Amino acid sequence: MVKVGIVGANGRMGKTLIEAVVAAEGAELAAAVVHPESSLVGADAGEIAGVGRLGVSTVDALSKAIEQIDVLVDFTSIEMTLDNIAQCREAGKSIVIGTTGFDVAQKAQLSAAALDIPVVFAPNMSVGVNLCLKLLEMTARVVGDDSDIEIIEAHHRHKVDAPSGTAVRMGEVVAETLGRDLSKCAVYGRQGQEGPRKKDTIGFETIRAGDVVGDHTVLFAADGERIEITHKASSRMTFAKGAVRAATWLSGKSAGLYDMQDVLELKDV
Ligand SMILES: NC(=O)C1=CN([C@@H]2O[C@H](COP(=O)(O)OP(=O)(O)OC[C@H]3O[C@@H](n4cnc5c(N)ncnc54)[C@H](OP(=O)(O)O)[C@@H]3O)[C@@H](O)[C@H]2O)C=CC1
Ligand SMILES: O=C(O)C1=N[C@H](C(=O)O)C[C@H](O)C1
Repeated sequence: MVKVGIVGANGRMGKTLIEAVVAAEGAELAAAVVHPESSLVGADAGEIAGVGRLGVSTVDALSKAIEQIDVLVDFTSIEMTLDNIAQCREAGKSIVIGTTGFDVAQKAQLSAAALDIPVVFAPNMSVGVNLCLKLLEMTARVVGDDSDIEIIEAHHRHKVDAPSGTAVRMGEVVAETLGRDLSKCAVYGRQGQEGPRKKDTIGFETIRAGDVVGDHTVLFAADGERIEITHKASSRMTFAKGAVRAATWLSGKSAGLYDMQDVLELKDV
């Protein structure tokens, strides 16, 4: 049994992750951490997640529970994740990171920690999105240079980062396949007298509304035809199941930076 710790246990993903760990074979909830100012410090993790009493009381700091776990699952915030990965590195624990919005320097911190501990880091843990990344690679190779490429994403009103980590990863996959540098060819939103579309750009459009779990479309628009590759998540459980799968997959792995393409064995497909 892999002993899983969950940080941000009262968050949207934290609660779903508790539910997913309880349902998983080969994993058990060993610790749950909430914000130190939360009124839920000391509460039963199962009751927070609505799955009944589990006998795991939440603690207010990872340092109080880290020795009890094999792997930490972290869907929190940039600041919290960077702090948590440093603690996992120190304690020699594995970590699955779902948090999004890191800049280049912050991603370098994650890579540095992965020199010492096994890390799965992916902006989207669903099987469907990771399959779409493969479809995008193939589509970009065949029609990418003849198409205008636009990435449109929609998420719930609470999301703090934009574009979504998934949209950025989709852009990176397309750009890498076409030999372009995303930092130079990305265009984020458009307004006013922008003039005609510039060739070889990759556009990003962001929608924040209601309770949308997560929709992504990549549009390849050529003269005479359009291809749209769309993924729509209708439940956070799809991300949580992927994260728990990653947590058990990490068992016995050596230090390194892995992603969901590794976990799902999609790298060579
Ligand atoms: N990779 C993937 O498949 C997916 C990734 N995500 C990403 O996961 C992250 C979390 O999303 P979501 O669950 O919706 O967000 P929530 O805001 O619902 O949850 C975040 C949790 O982290 C806690 N937290 C954040 N910062 C701190 C801190 N400094 N100290 C202590 N606790 C902290 C929050 O505690 P409190 O609220 O008490 O402050 C909360 O419990 C986002 O980056 C999102 O983009 C989301 C879904 C899928
Ligand atoms: O914040 C969210 O909710 C989600 N975030 C991830 C992202 O930024 O790509 C993944 C998913 O779409 C939900």
